[in-house]
Amino acid sequence: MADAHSESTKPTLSLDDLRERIDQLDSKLVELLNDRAKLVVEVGKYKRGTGVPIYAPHREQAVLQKVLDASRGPLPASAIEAIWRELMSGSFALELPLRIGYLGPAGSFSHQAASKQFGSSVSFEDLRDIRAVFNEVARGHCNYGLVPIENSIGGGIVETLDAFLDVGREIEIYAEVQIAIHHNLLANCEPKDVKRIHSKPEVFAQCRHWLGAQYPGAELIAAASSARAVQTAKAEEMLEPGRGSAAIGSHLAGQLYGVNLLFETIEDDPNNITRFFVISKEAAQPSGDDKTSMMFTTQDKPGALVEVLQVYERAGINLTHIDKRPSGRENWTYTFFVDAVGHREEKKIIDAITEIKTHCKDVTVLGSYPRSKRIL
Ligand SMILES: O=C(O)C(=O)C[C@]1(C(=O)O)C=C[C@@H](O)C=C1
Repeated sequence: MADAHSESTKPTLSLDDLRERIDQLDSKLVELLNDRAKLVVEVGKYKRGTGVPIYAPHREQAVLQKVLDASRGPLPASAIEAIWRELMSGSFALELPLRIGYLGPAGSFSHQAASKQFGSSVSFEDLRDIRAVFNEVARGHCNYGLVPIENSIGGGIVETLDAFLDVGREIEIYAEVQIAIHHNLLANCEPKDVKRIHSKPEVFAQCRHWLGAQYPGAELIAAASSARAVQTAKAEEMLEPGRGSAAIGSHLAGQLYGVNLLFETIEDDPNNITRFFVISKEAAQPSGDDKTSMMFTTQDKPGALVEVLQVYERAGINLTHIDKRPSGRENWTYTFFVDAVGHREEKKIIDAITEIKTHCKDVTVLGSYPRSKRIL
């Protein structure tokens, strides 16, 4: 790919000529985009007429892969992907406006994941807790919901697993989204004046070394969410200038609440990723590279879990995630959550589930969905 920053070749056209060429291409581009949009309007009529779900993650993966394969640069793949995600977000507005629920307040990492996945042409609803995201999707108030399931450093998200235990039978996992989590120090005072830092305790733990080196004497104050912490830091500095209030949160929270970015990517491990599920009342179609999530409660006998795991082993099914929670029915009985590679319409998954049922008190398939290939 040509190096866009290479100085060795001088531009062949004047600046005015270059801009005129850009204007001409923009006119063609907007015409092409609207030609695409006219086809999307037809897809919308088809979908509304037949009840086919509006959001099609398997198709989005295929569209993204095609355009990335077709691109010869110099535009980076990340820019192509961001443009097409926003294009497909525009398609929702043409087909059927979508409402997406997430764990608020606005500026949370769930909000960031929802914005990256669904773009800016959908409406978002910030909800007070993870259970509310499940409830709003189950009662049809939100078309889709975004819930965190696992962080690469902190592990499984207990509230989400427990919500699946309670209402997992009414909800389908529809897509998987991974986002890189970067922490930032935000404040409306000078860096040297920071004395109090608000955030979630888990966030402080993820930035421990950086905080120890940069702000060993600062008071660390626990907040319910990092977005709430940014709101508090802003309010404190407004009420009492010079108090030195800061927060650790997302870029988005800083922009939304008008708090300046002092330092970015302050986490100790830059490879910090959170996996989210998009939940829905509809089932997702196979994409050719899918995962199936299920939960099961084993029988109360020695080796019950081993028997289940051996079913996957014999079938050659790869498990990418396993977690457990107390079943909520009887003390010391557990419900296990697994993500298996394959779609529930594939024969080997159907056969494995049939056999697993003979070893368990109950088995619930929580959904099959395209395996997320990119970290947003
Ligand atoms: O192909 C579809 O099903 C569409 O609705 C079109 C489209 C797109 O713009 O390409 C838009 C939204 C879907 O999630 C997937 C693709």
